[in-house]
Amino acid sequence: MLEKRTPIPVTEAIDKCLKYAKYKSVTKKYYTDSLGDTLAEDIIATYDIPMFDKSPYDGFAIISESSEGATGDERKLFKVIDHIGAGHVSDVQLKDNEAVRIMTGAPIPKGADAVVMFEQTTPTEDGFTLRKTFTPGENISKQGEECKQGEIVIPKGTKITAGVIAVLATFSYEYVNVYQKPTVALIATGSELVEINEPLAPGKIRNSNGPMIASFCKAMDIEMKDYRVHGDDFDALYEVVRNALDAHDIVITTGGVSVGDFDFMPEIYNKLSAEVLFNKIAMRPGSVTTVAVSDDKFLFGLSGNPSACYTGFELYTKPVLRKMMGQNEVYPTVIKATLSEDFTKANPFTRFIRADLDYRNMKVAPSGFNKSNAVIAIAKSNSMIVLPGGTRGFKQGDTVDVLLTDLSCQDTLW
Ligand SMILES: Nc1nc2c(c(=O)[nH]1)N[C@H]1C(S)=C(S)[C@@H](COP(=O)(O)OP(=O)(O)OC[C@H]3O[C@@H](n4cnc5c(N)ncnc54)[C@H](O)[C@@H]3O)O[C@H]1N2
Ligand code: MOO
Ligand SMILES: [Mg+2]
Repeated sequence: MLEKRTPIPVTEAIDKCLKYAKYKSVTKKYYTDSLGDTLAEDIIATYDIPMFDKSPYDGFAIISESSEGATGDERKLFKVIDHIGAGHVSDVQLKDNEAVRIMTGAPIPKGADAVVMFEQTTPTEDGFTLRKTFTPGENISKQGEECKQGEIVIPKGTKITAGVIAVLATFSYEYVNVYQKPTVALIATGSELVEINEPLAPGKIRNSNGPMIASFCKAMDIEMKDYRVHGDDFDALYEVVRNALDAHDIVITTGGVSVGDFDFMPEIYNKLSAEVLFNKIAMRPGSVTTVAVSDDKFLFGLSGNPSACYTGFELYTKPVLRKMMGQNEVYPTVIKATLSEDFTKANPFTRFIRADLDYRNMKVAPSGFNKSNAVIAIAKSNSMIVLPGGTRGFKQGDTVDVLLTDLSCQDTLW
């Protein structure tokens, strides 16, 4: 008898996965080697920034009171008594109508409380004149105005980007605690599959899911073992999956999760005594995407159909990978955009359509032939249109949800 599967909503399926996703252990890395990792500690300001009151301009430091009443007709005269660039400290104590010639980044001399830009002055023999009143604090970057010593400036769980590296350098985090990334095993299942350089005999097709998922792992800098293609032989496939599960945190398979005579994954989960979190989701494509857990390990049974495989990876595998590597932001980003062509098909389940989002005009359209078995539309997409289940007849001009994806792997370059 055919097993009856009960579909669950997409959001419930994502949350079921995330509930089981555990952080990996923490390791220390040299800060420039941590690009793309996730912070396992809060980054704390080790001093105020700026560290001292400083000049944001090339100009003159003055006592603001000395400029009081200055106008175009009644210019105030200042005498320059010292000259400093960034990295140097003036030891003069300013008096009325005195100024220090000061460059951007240099500390404000004692007594001064304003900075006049060169452009606001007219030179004289030993100084300059100016034509407006300056207020106390004008043109001064105050100590601690960006952050104060002891403040958490970047919280734990943040992905380390070039900007975060700049902050690590600023506060001398030469070695930083990051989460270890999970390791992945990748198995493409199906007796029809041949690799890129093998002959395409009748009935055979190329394995495209394997290289696609491998590329995601590569972009994420995740240690991945590619077990390549395995035919539909239960015992052999069971052995490969079992060994892969012993050696890795996550086993990703593609194909063999539906109800076909050679779809062996359900029976393999059973024999492994893995807990199946779900095997049917109210979505298209990828409704048969199956996720199982065994101890702290995950088995992602992605569908064989390329668009379904891709959608399953984006919706379930990516958030789990993000959580396991300690990231705070794990859910996909969904925005609104305007549909630029009609989409009249019925959507019994939530439908995900590989799509081309025009960011400039916030218009979106399917990125080509969009059935579950399509491969080209994946390559041409930068997003997925999300149409709710139980609807039909979306028209050009309708506002729709759009899930942002990133096949260029900029986002996933962790
Ligand atoms: N009676 C039913 N039949 C099917 C159902 C169903 O509910 N009842 N679900 C359909 C849906 S939806 C999908 S999606 C597929 C899922 O199939 P599987 O995950 O079991 O995958 P396979 O049967 O192994 O392959 C499906 C399809 O994809 C091609 N494929 C497989 N691996 C790759 C690969 N690595 N690269 C490229 N293409 C691949 C394979 O040749 C098949 O054409 O089941 C429906 N059937
Ligand atoms: O749900 Mo399947 O993945 O559409 O073809
Ligand atoms: Mg099948």
